[in-house]
Amino acid sequence: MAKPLVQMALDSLDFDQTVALATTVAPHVDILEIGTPCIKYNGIKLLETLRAKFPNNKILVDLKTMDAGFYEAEPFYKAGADIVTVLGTADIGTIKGVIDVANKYGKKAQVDLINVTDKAARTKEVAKLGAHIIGVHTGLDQQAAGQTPFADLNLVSSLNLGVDISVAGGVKATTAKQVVDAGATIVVAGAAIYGAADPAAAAAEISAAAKGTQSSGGLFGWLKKLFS
Ligand SMILES: O=C([C@H](O)CO)[C@H](O)[C@H](O)COP(=O)(O)O
Repeated sequence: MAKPLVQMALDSLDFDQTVALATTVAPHVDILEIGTPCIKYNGIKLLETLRAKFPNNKILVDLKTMDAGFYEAEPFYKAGADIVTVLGTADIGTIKGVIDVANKYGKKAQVDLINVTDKAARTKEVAKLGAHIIGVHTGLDQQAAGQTPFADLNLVSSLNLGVDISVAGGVKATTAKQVVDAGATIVVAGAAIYGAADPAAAAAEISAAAKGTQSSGGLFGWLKKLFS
């Protein structure tokens, strides 16, 4: 089985801070995600900048599209996005639009299950439509209310639909392996990386945990072990 991919969610609003954080973290992750607040605030120029600076990382633009799927997503695929997200609560025509435009550019569409009531039914429906990735997602506001993505992950994973499953919602080094064991093929971490004292070390630690590779964690890991 292929190793899972690790994705870092860039959720700052500040353009330069986002580029600086991406520079620090890019060597340790597979996918750079431009988070929803970040892309809304900074626009497509940020995608163009990251695309030019990070040719070896995939880039996900978290548009969370709710209408006009093809029309809204197309410029982002054109500008180099590898994955664009569409809301699972959107009209099926909107979801199909993003899948169609992803296919037009040889890229991927991710359907985000945030706030979808019948997650099993919608997952089956969009998988049949050709969705490339299902996003199991406990949003920041839901996390603040104490929710986690694990039950939803088990549900989606148990459907065995053969599509990639991305998991986001407070994932950290201590839970990265748990989400992979439960069926995630893409592990997303935002706050656990950008909120760490050493984001590069935190990203490396999460990657090692998700992929099951050995990592001393460098100086950060050594200090952590010493004081734990
Ligand atoms: O998608 C996200 C959120 O809805 C804001 O757009 C976050 O990027 C995602 O939840 C990952 O961040 P963490 O939950 O902090 O790991």
